[in-house]
Amino acid sequence: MKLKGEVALVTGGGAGLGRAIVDRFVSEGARVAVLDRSSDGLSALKEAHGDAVVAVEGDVRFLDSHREAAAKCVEQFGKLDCLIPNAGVWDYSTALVDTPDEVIEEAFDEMFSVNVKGYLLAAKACLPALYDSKGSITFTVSNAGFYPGGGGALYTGAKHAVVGLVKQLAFELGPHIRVNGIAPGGLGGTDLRGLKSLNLQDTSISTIPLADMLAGVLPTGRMATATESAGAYVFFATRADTVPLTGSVLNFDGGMGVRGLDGTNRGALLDQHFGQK
Ligand SMILES: NC(=O)c1ccc[n+]([C@@H]2O[C@H](COP(=O)([O-])OP(=O)(O)OC[C@H]3O[C@@H](n4cnc5c(N)ncnc54)[C@H](O)[C@@H]3O)[C@@H](O)[C@H]2O)c1
Repeated sequence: MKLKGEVALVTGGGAGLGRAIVDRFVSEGARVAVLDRSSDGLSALKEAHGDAVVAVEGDVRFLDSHREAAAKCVEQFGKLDCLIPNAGVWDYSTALVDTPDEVIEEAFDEMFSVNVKGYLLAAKACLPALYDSKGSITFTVSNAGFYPGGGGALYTGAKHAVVGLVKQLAFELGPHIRVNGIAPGGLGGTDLRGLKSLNLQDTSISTIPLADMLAGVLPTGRMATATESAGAYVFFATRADTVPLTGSVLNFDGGMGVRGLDGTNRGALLDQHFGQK
């Protein structure tokens, strides 16, 4: 058990990657508070984990939701060691030219209020508890925090802004609080939704053949699942092994940044040389 006695707070822990992080943290001995807007997602969590989880229903766009989550976490578990701002929405790679004039201002505000403001407010509300515990923050970024094409301009812009938050807050909060990010690539087993302002709120990423799209271009040969991506968060939450770790973002995306010009999996050459034994 790598996180015995540790306490985390995860936003968006009711589904997808956030849920996988909660499941893994609990199995590693942590207790976890979760802020999510989905009452169904929170009920499922309570059913699975009982008293190891505190569920807070709220919207990450509002400071009061984060204050309530931080307060309930400390009230129930006595402290907060690790904050994981993670709740997010996608723009389904909507191109700028396809974004209607009538909704672009609202779409920008919606994207940045969930994916950026929701992260900043989480950090703000948790500062006192994280200061007390000498804790850490691990933001969920995305391949879109580094490369184009993982979203449209709204999502890519927002995820690049999160990389800025990691750097600025690591600078501002040290030596008391360590601040880092993890940038997953496309993930299996999530339900990422679109912007309401683009009428994509009921569209789920699970309807897109992401695994097929990524299999031919990733050096790892396949997309990872949310469950397979949770271990990086465990490592970032450990204390003994992360003493020098702050201000960094881990590319945890199957090698998207080293896939080359034609996207071909060059490891096939190894099969030719060494595969027939
Ligand atoms: N799914 C992917 O392929 C992928 C890839 C890279 C990065 N990410 C990032 O991972 C994070 C989690 O995404 P996911 O795919 O697990 O999505 P998901 O939709 O499966 O889970 C997100 C959770 O956040 C909650 N949520 C959304 N908006 C909220 C709000 N305003 N207030 C409170 N809760 C809210 C939802 O109810 C849901 O439970 C996001 O930041 C996303 O950008 C996802």
